[in-house]
Amino acid sequence: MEANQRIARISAHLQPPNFQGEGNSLLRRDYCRAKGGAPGFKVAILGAAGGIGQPLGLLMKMNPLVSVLHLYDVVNTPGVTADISHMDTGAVVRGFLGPSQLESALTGIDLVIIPAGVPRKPGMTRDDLFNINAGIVKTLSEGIAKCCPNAIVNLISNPVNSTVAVAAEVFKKAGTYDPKRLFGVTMLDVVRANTFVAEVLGLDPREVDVPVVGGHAGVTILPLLSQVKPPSSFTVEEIEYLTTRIQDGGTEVVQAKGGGGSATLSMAYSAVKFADACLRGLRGDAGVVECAFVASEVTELPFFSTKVRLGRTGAEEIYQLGPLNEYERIGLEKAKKELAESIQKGISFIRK
Ligand SMILES: NC(=O)c1ccc[n+]([C@@H]2O[C@H](COP(=O)([O-])OP(=O)(O)OC[C@H]3O[C@@H](n4cnc5c(N)ncnc54)[C@H](O)[C@@H]3O)[C@@H](O)[C@H]2O)c1
Ligand SMILES: O=C(O)C[C@H](O)C(=O)O
Repeated sequence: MEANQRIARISAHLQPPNFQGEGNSLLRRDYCRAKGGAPGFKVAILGAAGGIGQPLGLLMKMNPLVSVLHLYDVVNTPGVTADISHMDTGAVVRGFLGPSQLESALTGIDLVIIPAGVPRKPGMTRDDLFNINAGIVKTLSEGIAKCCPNAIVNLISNPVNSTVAVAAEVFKKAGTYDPKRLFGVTMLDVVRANTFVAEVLGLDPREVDVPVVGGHAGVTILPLLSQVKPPSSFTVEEIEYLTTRIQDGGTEVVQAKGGGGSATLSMAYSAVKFADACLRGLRGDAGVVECAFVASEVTELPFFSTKVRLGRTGAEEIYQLGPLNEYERIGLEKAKKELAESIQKGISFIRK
């Protein structure tokens, strides 16, 4: 081989081989014998180059239930894809950049995880993100309705209490809405609750299970401390401290990051915990139960977060709230009042 041919071949290698963008002269099949990854599910992350998206991509690449991982964003996916694709785990990684590649990113996908959108800065509420993020979620949901209408959707973009309604309305308009397949991810509230309650009780957080119901913002986040497992009792002061800390967990991180965004690492961990539960449900595992913000008849509201049993068709059973104490009943009324407005805001955004 001529020296210049060898150099051309080596420099071609320097381009990201798994990237689906224009100008990619190197295709995997030119150099690789592999036909693909292990059997498993096809997962897409929309917003994959962001603060949550990157560690989420890393962790999903490590998940043995994933055979194909699509990384979509409007910026920086070539680099993120090249980087993650070098991990020697089973999933095959492909990158997609910009709106022209959204449909390719979504075609054939079983589970879509959406952390696309702007995060809070100190002094902002999640609702302050609505104007930008509702538009992003609308566009991405239209893509899902067109390209993978049967996919399970895990929606992370804030304000979750409104963006889930936005996605549901887009799917209804497209005639593809399946309420069992759309989930607002509230897992981070459960993860925080388990951690903070374990600290108070002096237990390993992995042994603690705290149901957190309602929604994902301030007073709509309602930890049910009377239902903690293992059964535990708390003083009035402990209940006040824990409820406030769990409800303000997001703000605690936003303030600590001082303008550098909101929770990303604990969120990626939580997103993977929930996505893995969805995939185990899809696989047919029995007894997969997690809290999520779903279409629900548990209260008079159209969406509400409670424990949900995940199965082959998504949310197969939605659990009732169980017995609440007086403190939780008062909290529930406050949560429902704010949730009703947030949900309506999402519905009106599409029906306007
Ligand atoms: N549900 C939860 O518990 C929870 C927890 C933490 C953060 N969040 C929310 O998740 C979102 C993302 O947070 P982050 O810290 O990763 O933000 P980030 O700014 O670091 O990343 C967001 C990514 O979304 C991308 N993006 C923007 N518009 C897009 C579009 N139209 N299509 C695809 N990608 C697009 C950006 O390019 C960026 O890479 C925020 O709305 C945040 O409030 C939710
Ligand atoms: O607080 C935020 O804005 C991000 C997220 O919803 C969180 O709970 O950490």
